[in-house]
Amino acid sequence: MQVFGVDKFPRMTDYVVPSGVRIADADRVRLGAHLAAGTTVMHEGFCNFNAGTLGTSMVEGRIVQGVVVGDGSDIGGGASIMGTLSGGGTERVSIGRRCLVGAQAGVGIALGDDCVVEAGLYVTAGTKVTLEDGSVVKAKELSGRDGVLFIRNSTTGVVEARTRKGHGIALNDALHAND
Ligand SMILES: CC(C)(COP(=O)(O)OP(=O)(O)OC[C@H]1O[C@@H](n2cnc3c(N)ncnc32)[C@H](O)[C@@H]1OP(=O)(O)O)[C@@H](O)C(=O)NCCC(=O)NCCSC(=O)CCC(=O)O
Repeated sequence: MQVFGVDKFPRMTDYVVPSGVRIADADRVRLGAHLAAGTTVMHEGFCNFNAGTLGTSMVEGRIVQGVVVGDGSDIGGGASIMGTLSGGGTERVSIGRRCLVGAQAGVGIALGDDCVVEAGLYVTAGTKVTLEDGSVVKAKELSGRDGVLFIRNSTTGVVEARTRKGHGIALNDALHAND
């Protein structure tokens, strides 16, 4: 006998496989997740119940309970999205359209459309962020703002929010042809 898990939620794929979706490791998606057509969840990706994607997405990081990821966004390898179920977090996190959460990055605020979080940078709600005019705000004050690049300046260590022009990232069409 093999026991694959002892949990309150079974794997989603034991009950439903949405069309147009690729899931590399079925254990990583719990029943109650919503994966829109065009979503690919790679081995390191994860999607909890009451969470998911609204369109084409590459998911190599973790989409936690309560988080919605907009069309065209890429959750990079090992990326973390902060939840509110445990740990005391109260900030509602969502990811807009055409965003990139870099590999090993983390997000504790809502991202608007066309945002990028640099690989390895964890933007928590309270992270002090320096804007282009030199002012400093808590990251949660930028919640939902479109077209922001969050980056840790590697020469100063300061977390900066820089304005990004135009549309954000483009996903690889070949990777998302899941039908
Ligand atoms: C922050 C960005 C977006 C920046 O990239 P860009 O292409 O826009 O800019 P760039 O050309 O690299 O850099 C423009 C200029 O800024 C400088 N520059 C770049 N980053 C800097 C930093 N942190 N501090 C100070 N300067 C910096 C560059 O040297 C360059 O300088 P000059 O102008 O002087 O030349 C990137 O570094 C990044 O983090 N991308 C995330 C990619 C990612 O993680 N994808 C997920 C794939 S998932 C995956 O791969 C799986 C991995 C896994 O499973 O673990």
